[in-house]
Amino acid sequence: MSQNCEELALRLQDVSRSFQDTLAVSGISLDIRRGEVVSLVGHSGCGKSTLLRIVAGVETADSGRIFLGDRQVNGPRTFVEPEARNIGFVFQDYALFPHLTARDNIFFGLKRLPRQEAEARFAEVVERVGIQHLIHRFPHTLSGGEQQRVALARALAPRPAIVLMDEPFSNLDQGLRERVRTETLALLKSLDTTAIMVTHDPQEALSAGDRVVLMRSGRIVQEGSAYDLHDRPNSAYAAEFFCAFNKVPGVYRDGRLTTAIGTFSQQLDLRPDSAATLFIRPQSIAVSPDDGDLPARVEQRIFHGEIEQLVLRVQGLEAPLKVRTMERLPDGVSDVRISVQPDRVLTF
Ligand SMILES: Nc1ncnc2c1ncn2[C@@H]1O[C@H](COP(=O)(O)OP(=O)(O)OP(=O)(O)O)[C@@H](O)[C@H]1O
Repeated sequence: MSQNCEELALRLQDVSRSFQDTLAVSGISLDIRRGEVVSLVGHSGCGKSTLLRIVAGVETADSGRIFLGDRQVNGPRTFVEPEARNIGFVFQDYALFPHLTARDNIFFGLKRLPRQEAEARFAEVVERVGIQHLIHRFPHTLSGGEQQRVALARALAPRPAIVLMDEPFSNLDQGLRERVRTETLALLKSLDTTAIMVTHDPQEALSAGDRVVLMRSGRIVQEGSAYDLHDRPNSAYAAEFFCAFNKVPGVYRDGRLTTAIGTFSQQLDLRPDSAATLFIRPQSIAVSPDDGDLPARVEQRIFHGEIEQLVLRVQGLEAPLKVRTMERLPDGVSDVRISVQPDRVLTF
């Protein structure tokens, strides 16, 4: 492999896997650098778990090659068993052995090491994950967040080349989930661990990791930083995965898209008079009782505290516009004015 590959923890080359008629993973190529944390995101059934299982070696690929560091673990006539891949796994249900204490769960992955070294690794990981007080407890006596930390400690203790996490926070309730996620990511970063985290939650994917990989029907739709995927989606699918856009139909000609709510400068590779759709984020529409480009009628208001969600009717538009605003509108107001920020719209 080339020099540049020395920096790679994982390389997938054209990996595919079918189940009967379902192409679960289709020609996936992906490089992950050492120390990088990647969120693999997509709707249910898009192939995330299958890809993770192929990397772990508990599922086989039909074709393609996989390298862990510079070692090929999957390819024509090559298959390295899961135990020999040096991979850590954190499952959605944590998969702790119920008859073993937290301590013995963590020691399970250290069995092959000499006693003294195993003890030292155990002490180190327990301290880093902050679970000294839990080590003699059995899994059923631990809260979800505590079980998650024990599972993470078990996965990290053997110092794996890469940690694979399949929906690791989805069993935790909202508040706890955010805290455990932030702590886990900080820990992975401080240990310079390479990790892939699978999630179906768009917000979680954006807030976790160095890179986001969006999958659909077994393929990668787009990969890049969270800002790339959210702010510069490469397709309507990617845009809508991360934001509930308002979609306004329009007609394109000479660098301008004309819609019922105005004309917007857009450079599109389309023939004159082609139909195109303007994508507007709910937070990119300014609302005011008396100041703005267009009149709108308030159909619904849902107050969320910091922001208010509005549903507005605008003449000429079939679908109402959804707006998220921090503006405090007077009680009972039914007629407002709106302005769309032209530099914040997307077109597909
Ligand atoms: N062992 C199997 N036998 C048959 N079909 C399978 C098998 N495993 C996965 N599939 C199919 O492959 C596709 C991808 O499944 P996969 O579990 O990888 O998706 P996913 O993105 O992880 O979904 P989820 O978020 O629901 O876990 C789905 O259509 C699924 O039904």
